[in-house]
Amino acid sequence: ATEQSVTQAPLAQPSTEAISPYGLHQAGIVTPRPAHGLFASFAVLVRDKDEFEKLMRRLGERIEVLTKGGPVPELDPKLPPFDSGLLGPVISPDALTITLSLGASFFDSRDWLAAHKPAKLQRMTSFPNDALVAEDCHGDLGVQICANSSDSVIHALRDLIKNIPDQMVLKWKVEGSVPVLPAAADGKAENARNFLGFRDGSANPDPADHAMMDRMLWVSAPDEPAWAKNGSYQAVRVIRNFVERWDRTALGEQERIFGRMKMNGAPMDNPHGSESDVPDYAKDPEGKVTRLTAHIRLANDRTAAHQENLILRRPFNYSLGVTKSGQLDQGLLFIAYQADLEAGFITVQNRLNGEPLEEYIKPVGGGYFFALPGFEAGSFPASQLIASL
Ligand SMILES: C=CC1=C(C)c2cc3[nH]c(cc4nc(cc5[nH]c(cc1n2)c(C)c5CCC(=O)O)C(CCC(=O)O)=C4C)c(C)c3C=C
Ligand SMILES: [Fe+2]
Repeated sequence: ATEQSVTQAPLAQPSTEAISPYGLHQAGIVTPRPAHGLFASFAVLVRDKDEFEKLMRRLGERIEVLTKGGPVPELDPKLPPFDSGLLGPVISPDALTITLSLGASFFDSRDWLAAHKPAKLQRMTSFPNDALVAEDCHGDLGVQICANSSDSVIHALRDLIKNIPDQMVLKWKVEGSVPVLPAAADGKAENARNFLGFRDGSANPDPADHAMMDRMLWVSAPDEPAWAKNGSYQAVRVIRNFVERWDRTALGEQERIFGRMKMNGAPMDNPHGSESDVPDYAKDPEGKVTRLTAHIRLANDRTAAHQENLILRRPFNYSLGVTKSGQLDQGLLFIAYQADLEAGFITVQNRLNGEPLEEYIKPVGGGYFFALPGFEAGSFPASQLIASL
């Protein structure tokens, strides 16, 4: 056999798939979740309406350039290069999306903005099982970046930091990934697994159901400022998983904790079914098959009342280093979108407080943000808010 040289090794080609950043809603919320995702939180320097507009125009411009892709401009070698070069001379779009959101602090610390804050936007407070690390929480501006490769995600983050250094200061960030699985034999997409080994996303509301999205995802309530229409509340939680402890827990107990079978993701009342099956809790009022404290039953008991609390989850698995006590530092970068933060994430999390899963998870960071409405070509993000000032 002839020896293969390194140059002959197959190269991963960044994909040419481009997702338009324009529209009624921002990309990166209902657009399919690609393999890589990052959430970065920034403090911003914005002292008046003009500075706010300047920041948003610059962000919009970079989002347009990065999501479209194309050749990188060449500059005089005596100057720092225009681009980091991470993706080579030509940027491939790679299904990149960049989703901008504003935190409560952005409004609260500026008296000219305070009256324009979305009605339900608030600073995240600690839940009973939380051990929030102050440096990894909150922020003025949230930037969710998703793409097919981690190189494209990091390239986009580095581009924003390089091009807008005077108005944005990075506070914290978490990077994650999820395997993207091919559709199964029956054509149904299978959901990827989280770091506890369970399929995650099975019961997510269907983004193709526009009536459902208008009800549970996009802001349009009469008590919300007019500019916020078509935006969405974003709950971000960095949730550590105690994976060593989990891996020593009996399979049956793991399944009872979630209320689903580990291998196929099916609800426990139909163990040989599929992850898309709907559990019938009415037949099991005492929780003999699916515990009353099972994660999925607490989160959504499938009664009409709980349909008021639906959220759209878009999580990524994250893996950092090793903790001081020698454990893997892994977990879930949980990101959820909803039309009403209180009816959505906060209500569901309050129902989950005290659940048996808590023995294996520890929320350590995150924050609440408001994902801006979409923008069109020729306009820029937050233009609706800026016009109303
Ligand atoms: C407050 C909201 C939620 C947090 C925080 C949360 C954390 C969390 N979840 C898993 C794993 C799974 N969650 C699953 C379902 C599920 N989770 C929530 C909400 C939160 N989860 C909801 C609303 C649902 C859907 C319930 C339903 O409608 O039936 C599942 C089952 C598969 C699925 O539907 O996705 C798993 C598995 C982890 C590991 C975790 C924190 C680390
Ligand atoms: Fe969950």
